[in-house]
Order: sequence, then structure tokens, then C-alpha cells
Amino acid sequence: MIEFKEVTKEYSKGIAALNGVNLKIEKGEFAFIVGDSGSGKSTLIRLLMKELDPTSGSIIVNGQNLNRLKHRKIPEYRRHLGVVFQDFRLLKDRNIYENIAFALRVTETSPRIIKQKVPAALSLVGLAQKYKAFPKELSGGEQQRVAIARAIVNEPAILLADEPTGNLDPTNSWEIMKLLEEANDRGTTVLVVTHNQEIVNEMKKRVITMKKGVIVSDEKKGGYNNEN
Ligand SMILES: Nc1ncnc2c1ncn2[C@@H]1O[C@H](COP(=O)(O)OP(=O)(O)OP(=O)(O)O)[C@@H](O)[C@H]1O
Repeated sequence: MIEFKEVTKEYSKGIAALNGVNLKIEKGEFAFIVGDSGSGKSTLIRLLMKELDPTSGSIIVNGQNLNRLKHRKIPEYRRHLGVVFQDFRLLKDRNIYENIAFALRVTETSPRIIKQKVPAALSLVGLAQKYKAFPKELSGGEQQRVAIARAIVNEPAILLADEPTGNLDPTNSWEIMKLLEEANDRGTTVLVVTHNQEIVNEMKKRVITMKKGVIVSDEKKGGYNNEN
């Protein structure tokens, strides 16, 4: 479902953020991507979002070679991706309901379906009662739960999370990971970039470790620092 074939990304000539990466992630997998700062994890996520194009090599997602994806088809491609970031990225001037409804409106979902899907997504993350609140009225953990509701409301095939617990305390971090795991249980492929060693070690999922733009280990039920 996701395949990287000899993917190299150079931001400036001769300096590779990713260097000949080969990687396969099957439908329904849950995988962590770990590694030192600057090892290429976010670059990998941005390539999957088609925010960036590889310098060489190809990325295939659900049979679609992203190199051949036309510019006008990118919004449609991104509809099948849910994305969660460290800094939540909610719309500050809209309430929680509107933050999620917005994600559906841009995909031209009918108002009737929006009225069903928004409360359902908020229930999944335990925030059904807070639909009228604005982001600044919520804790960091709650804001990230809203971001997850927004990411899953379109029932994406793939959920990408780039340091989703980077701004959260341990309790909230675990809650967020449980929500990602639940999305995975419903059939979504989940890729999580993280520096959270405790969570990676406890969850016993696939762990892909990067170093200086290459994958140095890939373990089925791995832990942090597998390369050591
Ligand atoms: N827009 C950019 N322009 C130039 N170089 C970049 C750019 N983005 C990233 N890089 C470089 O590419 C390399 C990989 O960066 P990347 O952000 O993918 O690492 P990372 O593993 O996600 O790091 P972190 O854990 O700190 O988020 C680094 O050397 C970084 O300096």
C-alpha cells in the first residue's frame, strides 16, 4: 500500500535528507518511525503528503505512483490521508465543530452527512460535549484529540502522525497513542514519527529506525534504539 523505491531527497545539491530509502508498509499496519533529529523522518512524511517530490526514486501509495500524480489531483489524493502534527494546527477562530466540519466541506461532503460525521468523530475521541469550545479553551491533550478527530473524520486509508505527542505530558501522550491504535483497529494504516521512547518500547509495534537519511533497522515488534 505504501512503497518507497530507492527514494533520495536532496534539499540542496549533494546533501541527501533521504538517501536511497526502500520501504514497504502493508495495508492495516501500525509502524513507528524513530531516529535522531535530522535523520529524515519528517522528510519521509512530507514526501508521502506530496508536499515534496523526491530527487530520485519513486513512492507508490495504493497503486498510485506519486511522481505521476498530476498537480490538480493532489487534493483528491490527500483526501485519503489523515495527518496529525505536533502543534495541532487547529483553526483558532473556529470552534471545535467547525474545525472538523471544515475538513469535510473541502471534500464537498453534504451538510446532512457532515451533521452525522462530526459528532461521531468527536465521540470517538471523547470530546462530544466540547463541540462549541474554541481551541484556546481546550488543553493541549484535548486539542490534539480534536486534530485526530479531524484527521479520521474522512475515514482515511492512511493516518500520518509527525510527533503527535511532542507537546504533551505522559498521560495525554498515552491517550493520543490509544486513539491512533483504535484508528488502526478500524483498518487504517498508521505511521507515527516519534521521539517518545517509553511509548515505542511498550507498544511493541513495527519500529523503523532512521539515521542520516537511511533506514538502519526495521523490526516487527521493535523498540527504541534497535540499532544498538
Ligand atoms: N526545507 C529544508 N531545506 C533544507 N534542508 C532541510 C529542509 N528540511 C529538512 N532539511 C534537512 O534535511 C535533513 C532531514 O530533516 P528532517 O526534518 O526530515 O529530519 P527529522 O528526522 O524529521 O528531524 P527531527 O526529529 O528534528 O524533526 C536535516 O539535515 C535537515 O536539516
